[in-house]
Amino acid sequence: MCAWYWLVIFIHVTKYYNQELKNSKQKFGVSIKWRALYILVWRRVAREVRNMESGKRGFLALLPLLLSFLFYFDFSKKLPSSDCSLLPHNHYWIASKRIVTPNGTISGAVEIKQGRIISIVAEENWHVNSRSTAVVNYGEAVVMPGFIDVHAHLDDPGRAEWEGFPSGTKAAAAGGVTTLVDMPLNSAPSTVSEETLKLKVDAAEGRVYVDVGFWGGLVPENAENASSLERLLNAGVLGLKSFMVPSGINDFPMTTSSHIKEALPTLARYKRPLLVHAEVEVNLDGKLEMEDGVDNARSYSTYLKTRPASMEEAAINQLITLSKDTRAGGSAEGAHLHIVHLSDARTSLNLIKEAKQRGDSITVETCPHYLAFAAEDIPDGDTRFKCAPPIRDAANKEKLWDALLDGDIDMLSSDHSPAVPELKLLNEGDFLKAWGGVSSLQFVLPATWTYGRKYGITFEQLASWWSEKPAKLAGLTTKGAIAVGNQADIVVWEPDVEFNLDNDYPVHIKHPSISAYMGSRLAGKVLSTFVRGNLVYKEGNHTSQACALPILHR
Ligand SMILES: NC(=O)N[C@H]1NC(=O)NC1=O
Ligand SMILES: [Zn+2]
Ligand SMILES: [Zn+2]
Repeated sequence: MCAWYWLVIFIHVTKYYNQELKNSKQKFGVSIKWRALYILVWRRVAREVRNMESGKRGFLALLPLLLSFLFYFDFSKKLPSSDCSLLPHNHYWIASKRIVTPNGTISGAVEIKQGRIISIVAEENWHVNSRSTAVVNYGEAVVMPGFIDVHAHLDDPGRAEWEGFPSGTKAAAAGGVTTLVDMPLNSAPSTVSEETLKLKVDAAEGRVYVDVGFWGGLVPENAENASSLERLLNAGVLGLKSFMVPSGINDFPMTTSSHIKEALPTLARYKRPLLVHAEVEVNLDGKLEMEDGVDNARSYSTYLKTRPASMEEAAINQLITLSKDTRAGGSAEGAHLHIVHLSDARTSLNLIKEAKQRGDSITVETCPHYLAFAAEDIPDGDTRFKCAPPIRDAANKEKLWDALLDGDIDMLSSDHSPAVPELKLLNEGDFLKAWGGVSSLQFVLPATWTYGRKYGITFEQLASWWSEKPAKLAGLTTKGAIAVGNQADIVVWEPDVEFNLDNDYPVHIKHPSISAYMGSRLAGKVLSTFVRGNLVYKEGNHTSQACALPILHR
């Protein structure tokens, strides 16, 4: 009799333990409590039964078995409300008339259990017993895979006054971004070694509202030292990032194309990508002489002249010489080059297209600010728009849209690169001295939608540019699509709802005053954001605990 009880307890507790281990650590904490309670109760029952007359024992022996089955199948459905999710269920359905899946947009429901998507059902085949399983019905709102932003500078640790893991990931959640990949520079120290990656992971632990992966920095020191690069890759960075011009950060020196060439075989062995800030110094032939003296530094066109398209073109020319080796059978097969934040839609883009046609393993991203703004519209002194490479003319912007719609630009990213407002020199408005970087993390979904609507962009395209392709680049095999087996990273949003980004709007990035989007009217309001099944953001509110996770390459 006693053995019966212990066997049942053992099987179910082990099963529960395994399920919970796969889940977030907070739920694991809950399960420890439940496991302890479970064991105590059944020990007590076992003792009582042993003291009973034998006639009653038979029936009572079945009782724990029955209840254990309930535990096994049903108990996990309704966990008590936890601080990790604004929804007190870990088995539920999300229903909507517009669910964006890799097989098109359907009306139906997505079943989520223990943080994973376990089924996707079209409306006509959906027969759920809503008394036993919770249903969250979003009506006409769009249910899409959560955005994956492969290019964000969270500056934590070391410059958390610029941004930080809590503020940056709250902004991400409020904007429908469910995974960020953090850039290796602007935090202090830069993420260029196993040790500095550990500082990042420690700083992120327990402080992130969306999942965060990390790019490591490729700098001359580790480019010339294969074993230190290997240690950084072994420590779990999702890939590397390097600059071909000075980065503006002292402990993140630039790499030349020979550094990159040297690192590619190591990246090939590890099958991880190298992301490159593709601008190189070119001879500006006196173009920089100011016609009207220093006052001109308040004009965006002055800044634009300091970073002409030829800087991007020259860098990309060097890169596509190296990307030849990434082809099938090449010496760096398995490595991949990814050009970040492309601004030049003319020659640079053609060079990338040609390299792709030849079979090189190369991709390119651009950012919403290059698709939303044009250089000639930027007001004098408005350094919120300063970034590198710069925002170019309106005709270039049209070409960027064409390239995105044609698939020549693979994906989008924010390049959220904030600083403290003092460094933006908003009062002086000096474009040459101000910090270069656009703050946009919370607004990338509405910005892409607002400026893309007139080009007829579809929800499927949004999902490809912001989820599917970024997931592939970062090697996130269980993210990036609403598909069975994937983690339940989901954004729910209303495409037709417009809002003013004014001082009353709840902005979560650390310094709203430096964001180029403040003051604009945008369409596309995020209602809910789910990260691995946890409802981390709902209509202006975040969970009380930051239960998302740092992601390391496995
Ligand atoms: N250091 C840094 O974040 N630089 C970024 N800012 C920007 O505008 N372009 C960049 O590469
Ligand atoms: Zn850059
Ligand atoms: Zn950047």
